[in-house]
Formats: sequence, C-alpha cells, structure tokens
Amino acid sequence: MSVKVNIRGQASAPGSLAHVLKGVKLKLVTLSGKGGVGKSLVTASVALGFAMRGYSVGILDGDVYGPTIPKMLGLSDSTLYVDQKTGRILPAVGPLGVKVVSIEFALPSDDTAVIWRAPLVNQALRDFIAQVEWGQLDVLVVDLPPGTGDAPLTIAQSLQGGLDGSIIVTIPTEISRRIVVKAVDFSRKLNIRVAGVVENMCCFKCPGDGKVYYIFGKEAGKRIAESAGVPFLGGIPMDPELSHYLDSGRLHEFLAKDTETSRAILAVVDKLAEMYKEKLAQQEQPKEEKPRRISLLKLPGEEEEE
Ligand SMILES: Nc1ncnc2c1ncn2[C@@H]1O[C@H](COP(=O)(O)OP(=O)(O)OP(=O)(O)O)[C@@H](O)[C@H]1O
Repeated sequence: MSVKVNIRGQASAPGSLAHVLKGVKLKLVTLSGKGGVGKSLVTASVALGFAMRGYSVGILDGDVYGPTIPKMLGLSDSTLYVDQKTGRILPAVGPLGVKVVSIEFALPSDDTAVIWRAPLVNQALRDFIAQVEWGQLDVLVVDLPPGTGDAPLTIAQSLQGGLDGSIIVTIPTEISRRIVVKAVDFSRKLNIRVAGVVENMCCFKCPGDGKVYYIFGKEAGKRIAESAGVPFLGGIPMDPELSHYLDSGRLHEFLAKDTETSRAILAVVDKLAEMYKEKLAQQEQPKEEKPRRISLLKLPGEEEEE
C-alpha cells in the first residue's frame, strides 16, 4: 500500500546517503558549466541507453530549478508514492523500467517555479534522497542544476563520496572551453572522476538536404576535452527530429530508431559502459538492513522503530 508524497512535508530522515545508494553499482552525475546546453538530454539519454543495453537504471533529477527529465520521458503526470510499510519513497517508473525521482513530481503544476535558497535545497535534497527506495540498480544518473555555483555544489556535496564519475556537457563554442575547464575543476574539487566531455549540438543535420553542417567547426568538442585534459565521450548532432521526440516525451522511441543521432548517443553510452565495466560487473550487494518505519503523522525525530 502506498500514499502520495509531498517533498516538503517529509519527515527528516538523516540516514546516510551512502547507505541508501549502497545497492547502486555505478553512480554518474551530469554537469554543465552553463544552462541550456543539453545536460538533461544527456542525462535521460545515458540512462535510457544503459537500459537498452540491459542494465537496471535510475535517474535522480536534481535540477531543482528546471526539472525537465519527466517531460522527456513522458512522465509529466507521474507522482511519487511512499511505501506505507517501509516509509520510503518509491520512484516513478518510466520507459524501459527506468526509475525516476524528480522534484517536478512534487510541484503543483508544470509551470511552478522553484525559488529555494541553497540551504533549503540542500536540506530538502538530503531528506529526499535519503528516503528513496532505489533497490538494486546497475546505474544511477544524477542531473545537477546548470553551472558551478551554489545549487549544483550543494547537491553534489550531498552525494559526495558516492559518485563514480561526472559527464560534462558542453556546446562546441570557443567560450565553452573556459566553462568546461571550470566544470572539470568543480568535479575534481569534489573528488569526482571526470568520465569525459559530451559535445551536444556538435553539428546540424539539415532535414532538407540531409547534409551535416559543422556550425561551430569540426571536432571542436574533442579539442575542448583535450585542452581540459579529460576524455572525449562523443558528439550529438542538433537534430530537429530528436527535438520533436523530446517534446513529446518519447526519447526512448527516438533512441530505438536507427539514425545517425541515435547511434551517436548510444556510442557515448557504450564508451561509459566500457570505462566502468568493472563496476558494472560487480556482484549485487546484499540486501539492505530493514528500513525504519516512518509514520507520516509523526513529527521529525519521532520515528517509530520496527
Ligand atoms: N541535440 C539536440 N537536438 C535537438 N534539440 C536539442 C538537442 N539538445 C537539446 N535540445 C533541446 O534544447 C532544449 C534544452 O535542452 P536540455 O533541457 O537538455 O538542456 P539543459 O542543459 O539541461 O538545460 P538547463 O541548463 O536549463 O537545465 C530542450 O528543449 C531540448 O529539447
């Protein structure tokens, strides 16, 4: 049995985050030095790509100020529920069985703006993440708010120690070079290994003549990654068809089609799978100890023991 959950109404459960994520073999985070470069697209695509390869996958949409993952996965109308027996939040389940937790599920409408200051975000996210029942997962992909400021920092710190790699998303402009260097620095300061750079909108495939145009120059993303001293994971074309599938919440259907763009996206996933093959091959962790029961009628700190 389960009841609907409201994030802000959750009792605080300061259980260790590392413990909650114990059943997850590979924890990746996507970041971008600036907004609107396609970070959420990469998060959702990497998650779906791993799921297409047969892995069990979850997404934590930590982009509290602009959660877009549910829309891309056709989950805009989903809600989170709490398992009444365990008191834990159950993720929504999207295409290919991908488990999704997003702050959007707890907002009253799609157009509600989240105006939270960093300490509140930090507290809410910690409480939230600590109470999610992810179960055993091969891969968890965390989407951070854009930039390298307070918001992504507080969220990344909440997960610190538990993240295995960062995927830095950029567009291939000259200005982005410096932004990528900042994102690499951000990742290293948090002791998160940089898995590599994904160059979104590397080129434009014209639907009219089918030709590929390198608007910002060929291999710009690769050069950006090289100058930052990190691996290059691949480039994703700017593709109007992809945009159409994203807007209608059918990214999984787009990835299942054999197109240049879907192949480019899945090539990024395959590089990550190769990079982290040992982690992915790990044996499943033993089941977690019994969770505490949290009564929704109790105040924080008044939890009942099982
Ligand atoms: N390669 C692409 N081809 C076509 N459309 C794209 C592509 N990449 C991103 N888009 C579109 O651009 C918009 C922004 O993408 P997305 O939400 O992934 O960016 P973001 O970096 O996560 O943004 P924010 O920083 O605001 O969270 C979306 O509407 C998406 O559909």
